[in-house]
Amino acid sequence: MKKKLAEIRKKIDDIDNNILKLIAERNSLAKDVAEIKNQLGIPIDDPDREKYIYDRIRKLCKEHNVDENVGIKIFQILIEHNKALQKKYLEETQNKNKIFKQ
Ligand SMILES: O=C(O)C(=O)C[C@]1(C(=O)O)C=C[C@@H](O)C=C1
Repeated sequence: MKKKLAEIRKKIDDIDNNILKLIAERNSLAKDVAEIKNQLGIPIDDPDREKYIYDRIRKLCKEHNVDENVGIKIFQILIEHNKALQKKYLEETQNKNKIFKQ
């Protein structure tokens, strides 16, 4: 029984590694998106895109038998974090430019 529990926990740890890698990969795209939006002069927040993502997540949750509320909560955290990273990146680059122009 204990051996079986250890095996299952190993599987969970491996899955957690993969989830973390994917979160890091998603986060790493924040700079590129922020850069493009800055050059296009469009806001970081895009409610239409967020609606599209949440609708898609709801559909995927149904397909994979995942509780919709859980799926939405996870993606709310990821999207809010992505927006925070974009804002931080733009603030930092704008501060660097200010120093550079002095
Ligand atoms: O797709 C974009 O425009 C993004 O900036 C990425 C993202 C996301 O994290 O998925 C973040 C903020 C926007 O409001 C919408 C989506």
